[in-house]
Amino acid sequence: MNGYKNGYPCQTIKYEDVQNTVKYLRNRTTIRPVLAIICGSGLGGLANTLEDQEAFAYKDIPNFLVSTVPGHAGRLVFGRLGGKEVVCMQGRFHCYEGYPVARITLSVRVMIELGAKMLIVTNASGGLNSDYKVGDLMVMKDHINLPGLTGINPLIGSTDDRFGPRFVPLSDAYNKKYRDLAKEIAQELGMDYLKEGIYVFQSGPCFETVTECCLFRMLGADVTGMSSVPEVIVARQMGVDVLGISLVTNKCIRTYDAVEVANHEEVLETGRMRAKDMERFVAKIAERVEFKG
Ligand SMILES: O=P(O)(O)O[C@H]1O[C@H](CO)[C@@H](O)[C@H]1O
Ligand code: HPA
Repeated sequence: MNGYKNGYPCQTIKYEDVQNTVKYLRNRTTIRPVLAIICGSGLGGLANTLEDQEAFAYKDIPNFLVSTVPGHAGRLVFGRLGGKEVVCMQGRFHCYEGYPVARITLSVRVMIELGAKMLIVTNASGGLNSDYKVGDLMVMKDHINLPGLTGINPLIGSTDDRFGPRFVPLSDAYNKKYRDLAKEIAQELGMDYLKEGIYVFQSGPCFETVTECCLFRMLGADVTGMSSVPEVIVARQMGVDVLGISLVTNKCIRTYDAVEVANHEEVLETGRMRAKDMERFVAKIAERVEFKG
C-alpha cells in the first residue's frame, strides 16, 4: 500500500481505470444517472425501489471491489427514482475490509464520471448525542475525519488534475441548500425524528470504547460510524455536492458498567425498521432536487 507499482504509489487511482469502468457500464445500460446514492448498512432496500432497474454485481464490474459486510448486497443498480435517472450502490466498501482508502472510493469516481451531479450518502451510525434516539435520522452538517487526521485520506498519493484539485476545501462539504431541502421534506412528511449534526468517522471494525465515545462527544460529534467520509471527500474533489443522511441504529455506550454492547445485528435490525421511511424520504429528495445545466 505504501510502495510504488508501475511508477504510481499503490494508493493512486488511475484516471484511465475509472474511464474503462465507465465505458464498460455505459455500454451495458441505457440509464444516464444525474444522481448517485450510496446505501448504508441495512439500507440497501432503497435500490430495489428504483424503476426500470439494470443491476450489476460488483464482482462483474472491472476495477470494482467486492462487498464483504452483511447488509451490503454488492450491486450497482441503475434506474429511475423520483423521475430522475440514478445510480445506486447497494452496499459500500469500508477501510476495515482491508482495502486501501483510495480504492474504496473508486466507485464514487465512476458514478460521477457517469454523470452524477449530486451524491447522497446514507449510513448507519451509533448515537453519541443523548438527545438522539435509535431510529432517528440525522442530516450530516459536517464530519470529523479521525483517520484523515492521522494520514488515511483517499486523496493521498500522486495527483491527477482530471479528478480535481489536490487541496480540497471541506468547509462546505455538506451542501447547505440540500440540507435545507432535506429538512423541509422531512417536515412535510411528518418525520419529527430528523436531526442535523456531526458525524465522526473512525476506521472500525471495532465499535468504540466507552472513553472513545466520551472523547467523540467532547469533540462535538453527534454520531459515529465507519464509512462515508472518504466518499464525501472524493465527491467534493470532483466538484459534486453532497447530502449525507445517517440513521442512528444504536446508542453508543457511555457508561463503564453497562451490560449491553454494540453489535452489527442491531444495526441491521434498526435499518430494517426504518427502511420504508428512508426510501420515501430519499425518493422525495430525488424528486425535488434541481440541477443546473
Ligand atoms: O456506514 P455503514 O456502511 O452504513 O455501516 C455501519 O455499520 C457497520 C457497523 O455495524 C459499519 O460498517 C458502520 O460504518
Ligand atoms: N459505531 C460505529 N459505527 C457504527 C455504529 C457504532 O455504534 N453503529 C453503526 N455503525
